Amino acid sequence: MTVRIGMIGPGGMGQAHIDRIRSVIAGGEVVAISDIAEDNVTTVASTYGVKGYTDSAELIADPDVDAVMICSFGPAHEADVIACIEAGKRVFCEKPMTPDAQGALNIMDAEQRAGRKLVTVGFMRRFDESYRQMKAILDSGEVGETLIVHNRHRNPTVPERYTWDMVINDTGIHEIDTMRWLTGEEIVRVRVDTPKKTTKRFEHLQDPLILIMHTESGIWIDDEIFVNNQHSYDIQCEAVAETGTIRLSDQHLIERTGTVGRSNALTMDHNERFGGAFVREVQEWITAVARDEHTGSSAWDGYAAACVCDAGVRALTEDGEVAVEMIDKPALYA
Ligand SMILES: NC(=O)C1=CN([C@@H]2O[C@H](COP(=O)(O)OP(=O)(O)OC[C@H]3O[C@@H](n4cnc5c(N)ncnc54)[C@H](O)[C@@H]3O)[C@@H](O)[C@H]2O)C=CC1
Ligand SMILES: O=C1[C@@H](O)[C@H](O)[C@@H](O)[C@H](O)[C@H]1O
Repeated sequence: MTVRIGMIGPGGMGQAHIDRIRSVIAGGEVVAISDIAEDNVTTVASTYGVKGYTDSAELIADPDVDAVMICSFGPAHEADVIACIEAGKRVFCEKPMTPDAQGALNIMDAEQRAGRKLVTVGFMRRFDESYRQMKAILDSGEVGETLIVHNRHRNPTVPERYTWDMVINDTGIHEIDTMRWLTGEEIVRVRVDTPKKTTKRFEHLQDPLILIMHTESGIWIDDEIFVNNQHSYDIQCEAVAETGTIRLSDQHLIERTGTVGRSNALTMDHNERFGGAFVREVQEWITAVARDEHTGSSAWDGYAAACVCDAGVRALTEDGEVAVEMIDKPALYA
């Protein structure tokens, strides 16, 4: 069976997913797109030869659409995810599922009414080979308990429409989810430290910032988030355990040595750095949809990350630590 996919919000991320589905992923076909930007509907629909809608409700209701991918802005996700659940269609939603916890609670309520998990959240780092190797060693117990994890999340630049809270709920959310997955623990309290700001970009951003997180058992996690570093997409992670330290290696494939020294290319964006992970996550989702099964991060994972984001956004405007508030896990997600 070929899964017929409707894509909502085919901008940068959405079109990269369409290209993957058309070139290297098996079992799926994008048959329709919708976007609030009419010019984008015209361009993307004609580029890929698919149906185009300006209203996502029409795309979700289209009988030729078996499942939906949502790649619009974070704040627009909630309404469309709930509409997919109510239509009984499986939905892959790019991160953040919702930028705040209330929106995520509304999605979980809709899923519980439907009585089954239909939502997969695009936390793609869980599919990255280097993070997976790191997790396998930590899980094996051979280096003892994890004590500290250091993260660095650096982007060359972000656009002006990137709002002040997105440093936490659009960028830092990657480490928030990855740390929950890597440690197998919830994050219970956070703090934000604010270094000197870069002059190279927008006044409305606290850039860089350091998000400090504590897990249930006391693992201490730091995350330097610097979204206008002017040079590269630079993702680093180092876990310090009782008898060993594991670090993602640099992400270049080769090093070149010559008369000017030793050098390597830098990755410049998420598609370059996490291309393999994106392919694995979307392939796994399409394969599961064809079997009418759920796979990947659930709405609970989207909710748990949003709760940490809410605390992080508060910590950005207040001094001191903020406790993460979460409901007990509903039975559907046990
Ligand atoms: N996993 C990752 O590393 C990445 C994930 N993302 C996520 O993907 C999503 C999209 O990001 P980008 O592609 O970078 O943004 P973008 O701005 O390139 O594309 C977003 C598209 O959604 C459309 N849109 C906005 N609101 C809409 C609505 N209510 N209904 C239909 N269309 C709507 C816009 O017109 C635009 O075409 C975001 O949730 C973002 O956080 C983005 C980049 C990397
Ligand atoms: O998800 C992503 C973007 O939405 C976000 O804005 C960037 O900061 C991240 O590096 C990228 O991976």
